[in-house]
Amino acid sequence: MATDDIPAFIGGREGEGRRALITGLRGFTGRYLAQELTNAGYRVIGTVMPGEETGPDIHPVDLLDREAVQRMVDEVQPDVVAHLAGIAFVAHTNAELIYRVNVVGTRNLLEALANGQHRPTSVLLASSANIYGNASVPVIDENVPPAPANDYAVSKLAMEYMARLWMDKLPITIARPFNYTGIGQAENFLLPKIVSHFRRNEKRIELGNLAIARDFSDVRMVARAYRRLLAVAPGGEAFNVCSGSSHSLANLIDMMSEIAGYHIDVQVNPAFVRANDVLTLSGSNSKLTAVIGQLDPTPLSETLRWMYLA
Ligand SMILES: Nc1nc2c(ncn2[C@@H]2O[C@H](COP(=O)(O)OP(=O)(O)O[C@H]3O[C@H](CO)[C@@H](O)[C@H](O)[C@@H]3O)[C@@H](O)[C@H]2O)c(=O)[nH]1
Repeated sequence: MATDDIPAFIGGREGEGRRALITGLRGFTGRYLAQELTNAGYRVIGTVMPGEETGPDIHPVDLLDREAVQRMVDEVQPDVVAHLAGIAFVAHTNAELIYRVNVVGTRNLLEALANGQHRPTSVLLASSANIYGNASVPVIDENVPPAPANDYAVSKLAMEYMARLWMDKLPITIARPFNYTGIGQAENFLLPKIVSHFRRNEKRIELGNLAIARDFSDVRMVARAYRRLLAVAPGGEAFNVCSGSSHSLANLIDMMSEIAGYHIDVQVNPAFVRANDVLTLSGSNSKLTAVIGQLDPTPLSETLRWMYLA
């Protein structure tokens, strides 16, 4: 996109006077997106799981409780919705819960929104690049056929297909984020685990499959992308959300060694090796940037330094 074509909302206050609902407000991404949307002028209203700490504009609601979801939606009457609540850890061991939360939970939300008096102008669903599985092309764009290789990926693809049934009633955008990281991500994910080992000055780390590569973004870039998608995405489309550059695990360890100033001994612990792993995920963000403008991805080494020094 040429510079003079940059969408007007960039740096703007497009959320002024509008209500944004974030499901999973206190999750890793939810906290960053809340900040991003607040900065753009939205009044941010969020859901948390019952039992979590509440506050003004925070609704404790289990997305599996259909009636509670309807009550929440009727009360909030959101102008835009970012649905982030769900199971995000690919190696989660409870397959039944993965499907219930990611598919049925999403369905409950869409049904409530479609039933509501006030129709949102945009509903963003967080799917996953994991749906592409072990694709045979080096760089994955949105035309690559999905080939999910594990329950998590199947649940996200099922969510996408289910969402299509609601697209005549709601302006739904599917985001397919590739990997991303930042301060606050749980340590069962690869990068926070590596960073925390270096922060603790440990000389040895046990990992699972070492032959992997991922396209990592900074969570703040992902929040920016989601905000812009909420403002301009046409509805009915899926977008990869990624930086466009991929790193092998060896490369990630080298980067962290350089930041921390020492080498770490990497050993394989079979307990961390996944049976149905996706080995390489490297994405094209051309479709995304054509719609929302350039994202100026933060170099991964800067994101890692930010996490290391936190
Ligand atoms: N977590 C973890 N992963 C390891 C380890 N050792 C090797 N890996 C490998 O490192 C890769 C990245 O693992 P995660 O950080 O757990 O992320 P993911 O499985 O790629 O899933 C993330 O990205 C998806 C989008 O591509 C997201 O949809 C998902 O929610 C999550 O954020 C996987 O291939 C995993 O097998 C380890 O000790 N821990």
